[in-house]
Amino acid sequence: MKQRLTVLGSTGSIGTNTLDVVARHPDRYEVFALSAATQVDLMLAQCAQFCPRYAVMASAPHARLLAERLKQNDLSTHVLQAPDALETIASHDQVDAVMAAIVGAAGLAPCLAAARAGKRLLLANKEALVVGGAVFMAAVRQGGATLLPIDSEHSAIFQSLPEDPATWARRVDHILLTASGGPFRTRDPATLRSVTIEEACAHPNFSMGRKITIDSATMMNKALEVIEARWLFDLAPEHIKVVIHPQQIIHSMVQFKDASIIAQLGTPDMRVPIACGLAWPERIASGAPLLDFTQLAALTFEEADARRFPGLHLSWQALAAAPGTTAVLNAANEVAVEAFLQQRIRFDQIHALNVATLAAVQPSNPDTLHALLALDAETRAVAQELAQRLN
Ligand SMILES: NC(=O)C1=CN([C@@H]2O[C@H](COP(=O)(O)OP(=O)(O)OC[C@H]3O[C@@H](n4cnc5c(N)ncnc54)[C@H](OP(=O)(O)O)[C@@H]3O)[C@@H](O)[C@H]2O)C=CC1
Ligand SMILES: CC(=O)[C@@H](O)[C@H](O)COP(=O)(O)O
Ligand SMILES: [Mn+2]
Repeated sequence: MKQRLTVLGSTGSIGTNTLDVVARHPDRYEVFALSAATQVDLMLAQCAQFCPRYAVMASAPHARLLAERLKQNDLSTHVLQAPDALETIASHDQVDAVMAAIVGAAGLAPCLAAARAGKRLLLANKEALVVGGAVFMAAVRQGGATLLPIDSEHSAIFQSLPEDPATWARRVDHILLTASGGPFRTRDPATLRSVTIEEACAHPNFSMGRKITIDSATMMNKALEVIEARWLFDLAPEHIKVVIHPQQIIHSMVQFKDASIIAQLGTPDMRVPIACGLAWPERIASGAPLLDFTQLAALTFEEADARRFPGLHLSWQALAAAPGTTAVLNAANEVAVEAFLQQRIRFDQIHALNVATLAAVQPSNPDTLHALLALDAETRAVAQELAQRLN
């Protein structure tokens, strides 16, 4: 029987890569629902190609426009509106698997809905786990969901770990997340205050959405990934390490107690972890080019420079602080990245704003979705105000 799929964030970088893989396997997958925020034309094209039962848009004007365009094109997809409809399509009885590819904390509620409904949950939306933490993992357990990582580093760790999680604690010493170092790996840190949006958006290996691309440039992406790994693999923070590997051929590694290391390699192409998550434990064609070892000049590694990337260590600090601190860090960073993209703060002020917001908001153990969203909203308000004062 075909797997019926909901793709949350279908018009984004992960969403379009997911549909690229799905289109290669019409015998295995059927699209049940898609969701997007603003890109009506692309959503219309996706509805024409995949004929989903539902398409969810984030706002009423975008939903109205899509409904009109679908009607003009004689397409029968029903249009619904977020936020409630996101939870509906993530937890619907007729859905088997949910690709969570919305960017930011906006994806948390539908992730929890999918988890509670026991779906196969393909998680690209790392912010949802960074915000949700223990609440998210409890929902996965209680709902009996299957949580599969899509983030390339976490997919690599997942593929490198022993099959039985009960054996991880006694066999694994630590994991090593690889990092590209972004576009500023070799730039003089003293010049980071004058970085332009264009420079920050020039990721060396991946074409991704703007938010994660800026996070890669500050290495906040790796900070979020440390927190994501803590929850996905139930690891103590001190057992999660980061190493810069500019070529991004090794996608991450597991260091075992006997000094043996298992790594996952491949061309840097998100269709690989997406295909892995979609088909696991089977393997299906992803469309990614094969790695040609004879064409690789070198695989190099270096330590992350704390002066250039001060944000990286906020992950371990937030994990050691009061529960909810990672949600504060995430909200602060979402506000800071948006403020940089709107040219309201400088690139080097992203870190300054994150630190100032962490100091200003004291979380009190948010243990429900409602409490997490309230903390997220409170932090955003504080961060917005602090951002104004930076200039
Ligand atoms: N891109 C990549 O290669 C990787 C991404 N990830 C993670 O995957 C997630 C998605 O990243 P990426 O695909 O790059 O992001 P994009 O910005 O490319 O896509 C985001 C998607 O979410 C939709 N969206 C944006 N805001 C909202 C909102 N408030 N409510 C509902 N939908 C919304 C967008 O709609 P629209 O475009 O119509 O406005 C789009 O479909 C992120 O969490 C990222 O960290 C992880 C590893 C790699
Ligand atoms: C493809 C992926 O998973 C991204 O998270 C990407 O790896 C960004 O890498 P860096 O943050 O290391 O630049
Ligand atoms: Mn990643």
